[in-house]
Amino acid sequence: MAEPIIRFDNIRKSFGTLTVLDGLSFDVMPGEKLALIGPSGSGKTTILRILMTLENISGGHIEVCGEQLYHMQKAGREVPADEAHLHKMRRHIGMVFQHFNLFPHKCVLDNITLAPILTKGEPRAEAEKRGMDLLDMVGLADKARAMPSQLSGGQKQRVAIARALALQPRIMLFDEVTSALDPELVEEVLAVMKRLANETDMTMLLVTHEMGFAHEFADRVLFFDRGHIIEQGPPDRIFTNPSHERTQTFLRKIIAAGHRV
Ligand SMILES: Nc1ncnc2c1ncn2[C@@H]1O[C@H](COP(=O)(O)OP(=O)(O)OP(=O)(O)O)[C@@H](O)[C@H]1O
Repeated sequence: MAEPIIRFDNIRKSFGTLTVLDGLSFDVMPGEKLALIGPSGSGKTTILRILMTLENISGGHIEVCGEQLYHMQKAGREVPADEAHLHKMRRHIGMVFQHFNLFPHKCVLDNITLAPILTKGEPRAEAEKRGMDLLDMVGLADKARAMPSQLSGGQKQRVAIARALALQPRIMLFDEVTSALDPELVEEVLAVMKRLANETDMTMLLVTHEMGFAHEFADRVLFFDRGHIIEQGPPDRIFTNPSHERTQTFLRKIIAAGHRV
């Protein structure tokens, strides 16, 4: 039996007096495609940001790729991770955000190759070759020398996905990647993510309000409310036959608002 690639063990997270996660535990297996769904404010984004070390934790342990994320061993004792350890661990994970945050003064290909060249010391030719392969994969090979301002929102988000993939992470995190896009541009971004999900063995965690997409994309859906996993299971069961009353209410509201699940 394979070991989990991500393990949340009794994670607590507070912002001042607000406790967002209060003893959260769950595992993710290598290659799994997980959708995190739930009402606004239930802690989904916080979970991804904690994994990306953009937020610290208030308690508990997280294991990523067999190593502690926020702790390390020193002289046989467990101590908080230092910056060098966090830096090493971050390489396992890529993240795509709601806002693409491309470098406006760099062309598309330079946006993709900058991190591999600067943070991993990759030769430019190698980084550019993989950058072009990634642009091909997201359907933007003809935009390599375009500037971000010349792209649509959907194209920018596809570049952001290629940029995150350029560091060859084992885990990809997607946080509401289509919610800042005009509706007609959503599908092209979802198609790229679907392709990644189908054609790679990468572990992927998706936070989304697009239930129809979560249904198609995920192997397992986790329904959160107020920082707790209320229920989890295969998308067919969660979306068509949820067992918990809070999940039922949540999905009823989504359907009543005219969205598909
Ligand atoms: N930096 C912060 N400082 C203070 N409170 C925060 C911070 N980040 C998040 N929170 C609070 O933590 C709670 C959980 O937020 P989070 O963004 O993780 O929820 P979410 O489930 O992703 O919501 P949404 O679906 O609206 O994105 C919310 O009450 C939010 O206001």
